[in-house]
Order: sequence, then structure tokens, then C-alpha cells
Amino acid sequence: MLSIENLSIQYQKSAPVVEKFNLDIEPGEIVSLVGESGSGKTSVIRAVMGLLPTGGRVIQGDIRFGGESVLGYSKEQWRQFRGSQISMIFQDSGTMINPVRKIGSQFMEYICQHEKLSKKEAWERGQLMLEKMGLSGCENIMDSYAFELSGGMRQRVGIAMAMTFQPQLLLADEPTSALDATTQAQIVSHMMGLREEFHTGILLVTHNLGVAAYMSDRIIVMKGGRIVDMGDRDYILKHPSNEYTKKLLGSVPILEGQ
Ligand SMILES: Nc1ncnc2c1ncn2[C@@H]1O[C@H](COP(=O)(O)OP(=O)(O)OP(=O)(O)O)[C@@H](O)[C@H]1O
Repeated sequence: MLSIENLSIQYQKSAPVVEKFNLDIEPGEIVSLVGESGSGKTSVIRAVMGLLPTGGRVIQGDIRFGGESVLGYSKEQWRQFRGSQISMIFQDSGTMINPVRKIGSQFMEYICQHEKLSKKEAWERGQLMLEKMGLSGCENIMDSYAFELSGGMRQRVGIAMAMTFQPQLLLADEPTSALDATTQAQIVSHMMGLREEFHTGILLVTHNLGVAAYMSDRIIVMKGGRIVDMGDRDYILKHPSNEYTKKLLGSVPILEGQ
């Protein structure tokens, strides 16, 4: 489904921050990127989403989705691609929700940008997606501002929006790190549910090896812009042979809750 080949990324004229990164993700597969701060994890998923910050660019390699290179996409192609085939959630979905507009009107507008539906139909679709994320009182949530919701609720709203068009791949950048342990567990379980329900693949960036262990089929360890280790979660967590992976495991509390 997603194939990243020999990807290198640079900001301005600095040395590359990601070098020769390779990864294939199959439909329904969950892969985590772990590694110390600054190792290039976020840059990889932002490149896949076509959302590198100003000054950032792919200097080598290719990113293919369904066999097609996305790097040459026009603005319109990116607009179509994002949301319908690939979607992203962030550390705090509140930051991508406009604080001065109610959730419902933003959700409705987002749906109408992608699909020709009446406002009423789009509103109902939005509300249904919130219900699917296990939120209660969805009518009230549609009528609320982001600041009126808890972090966990905002995160579920973010996932609901990201999943509206049932993308094949969800990119998640630290989706639980701003949440308390109980809410983290709920969000993790909802993300796992996406694979059951929609067969969604997930590429997850996390500092939390507990979350990576619980969710992932495969874990990739990055350091200084390069992959230093990768394997299925049992290999990484129980029998790592790589010294850096061992150090990383030793320095992070492993499981929080389940
Ligand atoms: N907008 C930017 N301009 C210049 N350099 C940047 C920019 N964004 C990231 N970098 C640099 O790129 C490198 C990789 O950053 P990136 O955010 O991808 O790493 P990360 O592993 O996701 O880190 P973290 O876990 O702290 O989010 C870092 O050295 C960072 O300083």
C-alpha cells in the first residue's frame, strides 16, 4: 500500500535530517516509529502527508501509494489524496480545530469539501462518526467549541474527522502523549478498533514504547535520521540485539496500564 524508498529529507541547507529511509506498509498493518527526540520520525510522516514545514523538502527517494508516486502531486491531487486515502492525527487534535468555530460547522465544511452532500447530510455524517468513536452526547459536541471539550474528547473528534472517508492509512503523530494514562488506553483501543472496522493501516510516531508494544505489528527504531533497528514487536521488546534499542528500552518506562 505505502512504499517509502530511500527517502532523504533536508531543512533549508542543513545536513539531511532523514537519510535513506525505507518502509513498506501493507493494508491493515500497524507500524510504529520510535526513537529519541529529533531522530526524524515526524519528518517522515509529514513527508508522506505532503506537509513538511516551510524549508523542508525531500531531496532523494520516492513515496508511493498504491504504486503511484505522490511526490509530484499537484495541490488538487494532494487535496483529493488527503482525507480520502490517507489521513493524519496529531498530538492534540485541538490545535487543528479552529478555536472560534463550533465543531459541527467545521466538521460539516470538511465533509462538504470532499463529497457532494447537502449541509444536513454532512452534519449527520459528522455526528455519526463521533458516535462511532464512542462519544456520547454527540449533538452537544457538534454544538461545542474545542476548548469546551477534554483532551481525550478532542482527540476522538480528530480521529472521527480523520476517519470520515475511511482512508486506507492513518498517520498518527504522538496521538496519546498529551493524555492521561486512562484516556491514552481508550484512544489506543479506538485506534485498534479502526483496523477491525475499516481495515485501516496505521503509521504511528510515539515516544511511548508501551503504546508501540500494544498496538504495533512492527516497530522501527530511528536515530539521527536513520533506521537503526526494525522488527516485529517481540523482537524489539523482548529480544533486541541492537545496542541502541536496548538502551532505548532501558530508558523508558515500558507499560502504562494495559
Ligand atoms: N521546520 C524545521 N526547520 C528546520 N529544522 C527542522 C524543522 N522541523 C524539524 N527540524 C529538524 O529535523 C530534525 C528531525 O526532527 P523531527 O521533528 O522529524 O524528529 P522527531 O524524531 O519527530 O522528534 P520529536 O520526537 O522531538 O518530535 C531535528 O533535528 C529538527 O531540529
